[in-house]
Amino acid sequence: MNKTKFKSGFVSIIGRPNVGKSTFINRVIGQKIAIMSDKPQTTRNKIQGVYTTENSQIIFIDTPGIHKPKHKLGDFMMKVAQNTLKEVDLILFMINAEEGLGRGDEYIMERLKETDTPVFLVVNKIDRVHPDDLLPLIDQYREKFEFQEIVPISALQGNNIETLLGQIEAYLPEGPQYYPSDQVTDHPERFIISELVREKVLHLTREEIPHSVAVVVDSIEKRENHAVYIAATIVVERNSQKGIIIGKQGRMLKEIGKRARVDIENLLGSKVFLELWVKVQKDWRNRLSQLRDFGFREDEY
Ligand SMILES: Nc1nc2c(ncn2[C@@H]2O[C@H](COP(=O)(O)OP(=O)(O)OP(=O)(O)O)[C@@H](O)[C@H]2O)c(=O)[nH]1
Repeated sequence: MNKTKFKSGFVSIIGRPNVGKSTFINRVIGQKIAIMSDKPQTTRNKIQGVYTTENSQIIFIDTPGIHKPKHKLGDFMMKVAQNTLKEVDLILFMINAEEGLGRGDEYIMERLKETDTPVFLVVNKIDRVHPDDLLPLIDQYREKFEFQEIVPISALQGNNIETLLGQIEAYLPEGPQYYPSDQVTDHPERFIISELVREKVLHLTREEIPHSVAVVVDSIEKRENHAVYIAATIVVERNSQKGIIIGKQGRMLKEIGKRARVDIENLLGSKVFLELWVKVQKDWRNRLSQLRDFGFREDEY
């Protein structure tokens, strides 16, 4: 039999905060690996999702939202995003069909002009707009940038995802299978666990806790009864935030722990005991050395 040559490559997803990048990755990979939240800027690290078929392997890189930096963490995110764009085989520029072209998108397209990497325009959340409004919207973007392909999708409902994957595959170079077929992410469990806890904090506290909250997994221990014991610390900037996270008689922290534990049990496939602590560390976002402590490492990029 004449076997087609295997294709593989790295694909970076960029877009304004909240356009649905994590939802898309999770939909494709079918497992909860990228944090999802309706608060902007929750994705801070490079998260890889690996999608393998018989003929190809796509390695997704979920870059932090590109935006004008306001503090050191913002600076750092920008640098990571821009370096990533030059190294990948393809860029998916994801937009929110409902919001339309804004200054944030224009800023990103300016950055995209600085690379030679091919770019697809992925129009997400089409379930939220009338089909008649789609073409005029797309035209606005096409006037500003030359996209290799334009693909409307709904990451949430799963529309057109297969088409997009097929088009991505067509753009990948011939290459090796970098990861085993059953591997969906190369991030250590520790990172995924901390993101799952962070997601619960953001969801449950709504507007009260800013995205600057960090979660550090202090220990993961597998004991003889096969249960996994995890201790993690939620790091906030102010005492008032600590109070909110702990809640009345510790109820909020308990709820955060309960929900995170369910997700972590699904992830690890074993019983989990999760112990959560809350710590105040003032102004941590502006201290790069501390960012490094929290696992943000510039030299990896
Ligand atoms: N209606 C609709 N909502 C969507 C779709 N895709 C994502 N969302 C919602 O949009 C919100 C943001 O989605 P995320 O996947 O967290 O967005 P993100 O781009 O990863 O956000 P950051 O991590 O902040 O950069 C969530 O509430 C999603 O449920 C879609 O296709 N349709």
